[in-house]
Amino acid sequence: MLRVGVIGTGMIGQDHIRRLTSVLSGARVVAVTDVDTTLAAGVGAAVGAAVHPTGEDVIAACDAVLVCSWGPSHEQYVLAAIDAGKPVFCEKPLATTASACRRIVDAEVACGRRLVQVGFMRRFDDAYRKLRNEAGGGAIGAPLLMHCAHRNRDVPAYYRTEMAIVDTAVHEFDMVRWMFGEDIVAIRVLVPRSNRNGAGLQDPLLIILELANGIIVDVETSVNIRYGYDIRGEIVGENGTLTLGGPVAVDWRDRFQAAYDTELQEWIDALGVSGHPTGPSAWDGYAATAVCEAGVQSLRTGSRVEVALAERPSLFLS
Ligand SMILES: NC(=O)c1ccc[n+]([C@@H]2O[C@H](COP(=O)([O-])OP(=O)(O)OC[C@H]3O[C@@H](n4cnc5c(N)ncnc54)[C@H](O)[C@@H]3O)[C@@H](O)[C@H]2O)c1
Ligand SMILES: O[C@H]1[C@H](O)[C@@H](O)[C@H](O)[C@@H](O)[C@H]1O
Repeated sequence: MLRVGVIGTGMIGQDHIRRLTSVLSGARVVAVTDVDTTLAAGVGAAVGAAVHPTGEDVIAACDAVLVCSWGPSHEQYVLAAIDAGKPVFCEKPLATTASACRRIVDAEVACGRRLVQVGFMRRFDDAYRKLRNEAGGGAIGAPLLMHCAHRNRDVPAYYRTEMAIVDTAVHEFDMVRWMFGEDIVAIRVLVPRSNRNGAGLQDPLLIILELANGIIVDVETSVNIRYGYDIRGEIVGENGTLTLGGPVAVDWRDRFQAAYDTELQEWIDALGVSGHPTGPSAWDGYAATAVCEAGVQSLRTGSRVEVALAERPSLFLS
């Protein structure tokens, strides 16, 4: 039985604790922490997990770690887990800057084995997996374009315009790299007329991604669209199109519930088999954050911005 520690017991931390405790097999939650100590105490007591004062204490008390705290704290905890030689599943983003992600990549390379997985759950969603199999199987000839929409009914009061890139569209940045096996080489962010539900946000955004092999992807983010949580995708190929299935949902928990289950079950199973995660890597986390940085620059300047990645270490080549 894998003894899991959870750092950050907010929305997704609680959702993952629920699935580890009542849905999945092979793991149990033994340690939790949160800077909100009252929250951590309640969540820990409900599942019989020890409540620790710091993330580092949680890492010491478990076999593998889930980092579900706010993005700016991810680097510290992921580095501490690598330092302790423990597998760590980090919710997106891996870290909030490309240079912080590079420090994580470098630490993993120095350690010599894969320990980090990033929470890009779309790779585990049945509809996305079907789309990828069909596109990769040549059903529509060579893919040329992809249209994506990422619509949230609403967002919390602390949500800022850049978060449509770094918090929301970051899922599409990872998804298209995985879908087509190509890096994103340039990004341009366009700012349409604003939705008045957005209380001052620039919403929606229209993001144009250029892939290394010439495929172009457009991503609409609308984060105050009221009618529901709607994730769309359509690949245009030489001989036809493929459309992503999936219902309009209430929110991300509802739409991706099964994908989160599969993501963490496969993580538990991979650790049981080899001790190493097989899902999205620290390199994938770095590549997505590099696109986010370029996207924020494009939002500010209105220009097309190229994405420059470092050379990929051999640890991440397979
Ligand atoms: N994969 C997905 O679809 C998905 C969905 C939601 C959230 N997320 C990611 O998960 C993370 C958490 O998001 P959330 O919606 O649960 O937010 P949240 O605010 O509900 O929960 C985060 C919790 O982390 C705690 N925290 C913050 N800094 C901490 C620190 N340094 N040490 C310990 N605890 C700390 C907060 O007190 C809070 O309880 C974010 O990185 C977010 O982007 C991913
Ligand atoms: O943190 C959430 C989460 O990542 C969701 O999957 C996404 O749809 C939201 O826009 C984002 O705010």
